[in-house]
Amino acid sequence: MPAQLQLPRRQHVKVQRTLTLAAASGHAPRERPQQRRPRMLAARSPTTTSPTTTSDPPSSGHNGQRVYMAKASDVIMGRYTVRGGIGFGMYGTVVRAEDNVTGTIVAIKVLHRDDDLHTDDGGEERMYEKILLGCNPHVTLFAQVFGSGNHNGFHCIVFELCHCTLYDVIQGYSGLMPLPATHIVEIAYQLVKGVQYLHSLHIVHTDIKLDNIGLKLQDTVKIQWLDPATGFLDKKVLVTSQIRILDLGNAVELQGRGVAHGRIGAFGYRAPEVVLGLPWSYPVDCFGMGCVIAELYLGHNLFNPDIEGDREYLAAVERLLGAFPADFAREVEIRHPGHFSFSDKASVEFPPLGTLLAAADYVEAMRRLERIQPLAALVHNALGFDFLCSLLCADPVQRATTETAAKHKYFDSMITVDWN
Ligand SMILES: Nc1ncnc2c1ncn2[C@@H]1O[C@H](COP(=O)(O)OP(=O)(O)OP(=O)(O)O)[C@@H](O)[C@H]1O
Repeated sequence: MPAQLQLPRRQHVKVQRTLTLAAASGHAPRERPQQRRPRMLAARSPTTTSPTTTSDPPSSGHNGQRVYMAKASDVIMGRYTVRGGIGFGMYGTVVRAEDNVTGTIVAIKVLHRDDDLHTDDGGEERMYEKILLGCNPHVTLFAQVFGSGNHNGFHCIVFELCHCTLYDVIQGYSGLMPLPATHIVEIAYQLVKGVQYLHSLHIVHTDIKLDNIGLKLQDTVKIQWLDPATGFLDKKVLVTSQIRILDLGNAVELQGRGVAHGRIGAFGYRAPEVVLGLPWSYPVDCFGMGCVIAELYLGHNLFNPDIEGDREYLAAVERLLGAFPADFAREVEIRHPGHFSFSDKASVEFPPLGTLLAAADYVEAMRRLERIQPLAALVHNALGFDFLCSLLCADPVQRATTETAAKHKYFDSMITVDWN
């Protein structure tokens, strides 16, 4: 009997996505319950081609048949031989497989067979088709879709393989941290240009996070890196910082007034307007990009994953990024009173009025908040800091758009070479 594959697991990232679309169409995320998402195990080796075995597959549990149980040497869609596990998400199991026709190694996302999650199989491929039809060179910033089909009743999408994601890099995979500043700028630029292209097609990704940004190649070179404390050290750096934006499964096409309502995004990347229950639009992706790029500088989550609840998250945003713009806070108060108090500036009401400060939950929460350093104290790169502040602006109207972000002076440091 074929061995079940060990898939990397993620823990503790809260995913909460429910969506009711006002003026949105296209492939809308399905309602799904709030739950903590499993986080990836210790760094995996993307070069491993022989599957490992485990007695505890990630897809087991109460609904074994609804989730694809990855098996060594399983042949998917009669063509792709499974060679290893890659990831496990809310919507699918991702495996590494060999194309028996071309010999290429690909990533296959096998969607969970869950009526509550998947009312629209094929949506991710349709989004990718739209991107292709846009006939823009930035299409290469998205993982290519080679095809799709059915395997034992599971809908499968065959993707170009990325060797790891930015999440793996931050977790210490291959000892690539700290990333050289030039690579962070290059990654940031590609991300902004990719999302700018999506927005030009009226598509909002809605789930920009480290896990959804792949690195095309994992090839590294060794350089001598100057550590001011200890002198020159051997350090591995990527040969190329080419990225691929992954997971268009939650992308939303906006129409009409260009706004949507509802819960989208992963905890720690979710824009304040979503948390506040306001209508949202393209700027949610810009906030997500700000979080991702900040994390590349910091080498860890921008927001403590232990933060509980929306109000604490808003208080964390305030502590990290500064006071919410007063006009924005006043508008929020008109629609949803009780979030902010006003003295010389707007402040998030945390704990909410009437709560006992001594309540154990709040004591813990206040401790967590006190430990948060302002972003200004964390990112020591003046242009980078200014760029991040423009993306992480709490007010979506004031937040940098992809157009303005792409023109920021932060990117002037990229060397443009005239190859002619
Ligand atoms: N083309 C790819 N190459 C390499 N790894 C990939 C690829 N596509 C996805 N992955 C990995 O598999 C994980 C799960 O994939 P994906 O995010 O598409 O699934 P999901 O079920 O939609 O997840 P989520 O819960 O984030 O919505 C990703 O976070 C990434 O680590």
